[in-house]
Amino acid sequence: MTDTIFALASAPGRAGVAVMRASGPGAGAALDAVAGPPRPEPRRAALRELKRADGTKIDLGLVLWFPGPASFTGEDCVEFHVHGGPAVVEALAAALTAQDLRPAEPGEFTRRAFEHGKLDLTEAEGLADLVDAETEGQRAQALAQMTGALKALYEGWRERLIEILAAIEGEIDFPDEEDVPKQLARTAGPPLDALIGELEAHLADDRRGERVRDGFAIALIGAPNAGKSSLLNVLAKREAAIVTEIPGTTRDIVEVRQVRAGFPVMLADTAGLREAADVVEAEGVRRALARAEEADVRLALVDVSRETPDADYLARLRPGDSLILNKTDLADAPQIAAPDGVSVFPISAATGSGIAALEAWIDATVRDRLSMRESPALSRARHRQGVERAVAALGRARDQLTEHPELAGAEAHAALRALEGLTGRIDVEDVLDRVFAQFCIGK
Ligand SMILES: Nc1nc2c(ncn2[C@@H]2O[C@H](COP(=O)(O)OP(=O)(O)OP(=O)(O)O)[C@@H](O)[C@H]2O)c(=O)[nH]1
Ligand SMILES: [K+]
Ligand SMILES: [Mg+2]
Repeated sequence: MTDTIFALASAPGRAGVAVMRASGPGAGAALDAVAGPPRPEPRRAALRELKRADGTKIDLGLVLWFPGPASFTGEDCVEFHVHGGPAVVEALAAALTAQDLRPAEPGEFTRRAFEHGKLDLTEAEGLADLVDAETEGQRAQALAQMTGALKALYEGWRERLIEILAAIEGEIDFPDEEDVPKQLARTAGPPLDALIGELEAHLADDRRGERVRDGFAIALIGAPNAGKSSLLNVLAKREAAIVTEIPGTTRDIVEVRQVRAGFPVMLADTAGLREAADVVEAEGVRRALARAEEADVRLALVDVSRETPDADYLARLRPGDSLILNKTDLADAPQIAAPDGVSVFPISAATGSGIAALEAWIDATVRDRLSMRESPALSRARHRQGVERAVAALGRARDQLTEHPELAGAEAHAALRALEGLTGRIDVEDVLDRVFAQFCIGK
């Protein structure tokens, strides 16, 4: 028989109210034992004295009864809303343990909901992301995913693939007079091409959804003393990095996490780029270049009182990056023909001149790159891998379609399995373990 589990659903510590939740076949009996009969109407709050088995009082609180299957987990569920002090919560937990309930594992409530078909795997992930959401953009993306946006997309693909498979297998099993290759090229070819196109478009989204979850990466790069750390501090509005007049001050990467335009952003200050004087600096330069390479946007700084950016330097920049002409309080900014798509900002990190325009550009860039589109974004590496596997198999199916329809059928089946793994339709135990282990306890 399934265990009955309980956990604190609200955050631990002192609070006005704490919510303890229980789920499983023994939830109703535990409610009766702690709150006394009669059991309240389903889904209606009732004020009760909560007591231990020996009759001593724990607290006065609200109780709710959610009989399965119309509950979050699909099982019988109970909620106790008690005064939010640690001693109350502990006494209630002890009383539930005495009723043979056990503490829940992280994500166990949601896992039970998944196992009872209340939500698919992408919706469960959306729920975890919603609980973790710290910015407006994360909240909106998580809510869309929790309410089935990705599920609808993946399920729609799955249904179309099943039709394609039926066409292929029908042709293999019951070839009619007309020759099989011609028939298949007509029936399965175009929908297969269309499906491949949509999966590819979903993958080619510039990792938008993953960035909304994990943060948009901006790297500050430039020669020693260009003013990278000074600019980082201005953007961070605090002394996050050490600033001195000695070239080569910054060696490690200094990261600052911020919210911009409702999205998480990771600003990285890096070591000045030059022929390194020692192994420590050399490692700093190596890290700076690696970070610049993997960042979503690079801000390249130049000290206009000392240098004019050369072609070699500008060649590091990609469309969408920016070139920042710093220390305009000391010298006039030179006229520069920036590469295509690279914005130029004359600033002074010392006086603050030009900073507002630069910040407006950063915010607009983040908003442009991460805002929600009509079609939902894949939000995790797990989704990317699944869609990549599916699209690769579909490509092979397309290649074999007319010459070897049996092989095409096998590849289409492999693609189907990949899509079904995304929504958790076919359960892969270790995938489920990994997904639900990321949840907090009580969810
Ligand atoms: N006048 C003036 N000085 C600046 C400006 N920005 C930075 N500085 C000065 O330039 C020197 C170097 O600044 P940093 O911010 O440490 O430069 P950095 O690029 O981080 O240098 P490294 O970490 O050594 O690569 C410091 O003395 C700053 O005070 C500016 O806009 N105007
Ligand atoms: K410096
Ligand atoms: Mg520095």
